[in-house]
Amino acid sequence: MTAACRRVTASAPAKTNLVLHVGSPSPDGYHPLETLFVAVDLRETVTVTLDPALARRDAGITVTVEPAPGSEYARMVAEGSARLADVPLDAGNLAVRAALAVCEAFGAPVPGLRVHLRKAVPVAGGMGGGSADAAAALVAVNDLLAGHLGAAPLPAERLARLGAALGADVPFMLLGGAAIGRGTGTELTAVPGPSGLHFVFVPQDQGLSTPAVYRQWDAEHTVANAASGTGSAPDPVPAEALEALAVGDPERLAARVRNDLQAPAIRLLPELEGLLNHGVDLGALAGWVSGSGPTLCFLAASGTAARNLAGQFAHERRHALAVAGPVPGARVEARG
Ligand SMILES: C[C@@](CO)(OP(=O)(O)O)[C@H](O)COP(=O)(O)OP(=O)(O)OC[C@H]1O[C@@H](n2ccc(N)nc2=O)[C@H](O)[C@@H]1O
Ligand SMILES: Nc1ncnc2c1ncn2[C@@H]1O[C@H](COP(=O)(O)OP(=O)(O)O)[C@@H](O)[C@H]1O
Repeated sequence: MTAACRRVTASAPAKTNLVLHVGSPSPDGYHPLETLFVAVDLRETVTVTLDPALARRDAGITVTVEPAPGSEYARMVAEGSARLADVPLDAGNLAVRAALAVCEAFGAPVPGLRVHLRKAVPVAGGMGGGSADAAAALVAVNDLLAGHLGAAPLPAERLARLGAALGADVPFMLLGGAAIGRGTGTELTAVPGPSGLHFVFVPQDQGLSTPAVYRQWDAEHTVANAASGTGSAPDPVPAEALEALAVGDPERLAARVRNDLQAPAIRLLPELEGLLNHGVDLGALAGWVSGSGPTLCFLAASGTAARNLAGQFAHERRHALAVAGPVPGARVEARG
C-alpha cells in the first residue's frame, strides 16, 4: 500500500466449536481446553480511518458501530430482540484495544484513528463476534500503520500474540479455516477441512456470560474433582472428528460433535434443550450450543438443507442464519 492510504477495511469470520473439551481450572481460574474451531462465512467488518484531529483527544481513538446492512443481526436490532447498546463504545471495546495494541507494537503514538464496526454477529452468543472485531482491527490497523509509518507490517505470529492478550478466540479469528486450539484456545494447530460444510445458527434473544457458563461448569464438576483429589485434563479432539472434517463428511462429523459447556449453558437457560431437539426433528444432522452459548448451531447435510432448516425456523418466527465453512481468517478487504 502507499503512504497516501488513509482508510483500511478488514473483515474476520465468526466461529463455532465443533468439539469443546474442558479441563479443570488452573490456579488463575482459566480452564484448559481441547477444541476444534471452524470459521464460518458470517463476517464482521472493521474500517479504520486515520484522523490526525483525534490524535490529541482522549486515547486518540473513537469507535462507532452499526448492524451490517441487510444482516439477520440488523433485523434482530430493528425488532428489539438484540441491543446494539450491548457493544461497548469505550476503551473496553475489543477493536479499540486491538488498535491500541498495534500502535504500541509499532512503538508509535496513536495517530488519531476512527474505528467503525459493521456487525453481523449477534453479541454474547458464543460465535466470537467481539473476537472477530479484534482480529479485523488488528489486521486493518497493522496495514494502515505500516503504510503511514513506512514500516514493515507486523508478522502474523506477532499479531497472534497481540490477539491472544485480547481474548482466547482472537488468534483463531486471525487464522481462520479449521484448527485445534489448546491451552485456553490460543495454541493453534491448523487442520485440513475443505469448505462446503453447512450450518444454521439460531441466536437467542438474550446473551449468556462466558464467565458464568464456566462457573456453572465448575459447580457441576467440583464433586468429581474433590472425590478424585485431582483435576482433569481435557480429552483430546477425537481423530474421527478430524477425519470427518478433512473429507467434508457431515454425517460422520455429526456423530463426533461435543461441547462440554453445553450442559452448563442448558442449566442456565433450560429452554435451549428443547430447541436443540427440535432442530434435529426438523432435519439437522446434529445440534449443539455454540461455544459458551446461547446461540445454537446445527449441522446440515447440504447448503440446500441448511437453507431449508433456516427457513423452517424463520417460519416459526425465530432468527436463523444459514452459514458455510471453513472460510479464511481476518483479511484486508479494501484500502482507500
Ligand atoms: C467459550 C469460548 C470457546 O471458544 O468462546 P465463546 O464461545 O465464549 O466465544 C472461549 O473459551 C472464551 O474465552 P474468552 O474469549 O477468553 O472468554 P471471555 O468472554 O473473555 O471471558 C473470560 C472469562 O471466562 C472464564 N474462562 C474463559 C476461558 C477459559 N478457557 N476458561 C475460563 O474460565 C474466566 O472466568 C475468564 O475471566
Ligand atoms: N467489539 C465488540 N463486540 C461485541 N462485544 C464486545 C466487543 N468488545 C467488547 N465486547 C464485550 O464482549 C462481550 C462478549 O461478546 P461476544 O464476543 O459477542 O460474545 P462471545 O464471546 O459469546 O462470542 C460482550 O458482552 C461485550 O461486553
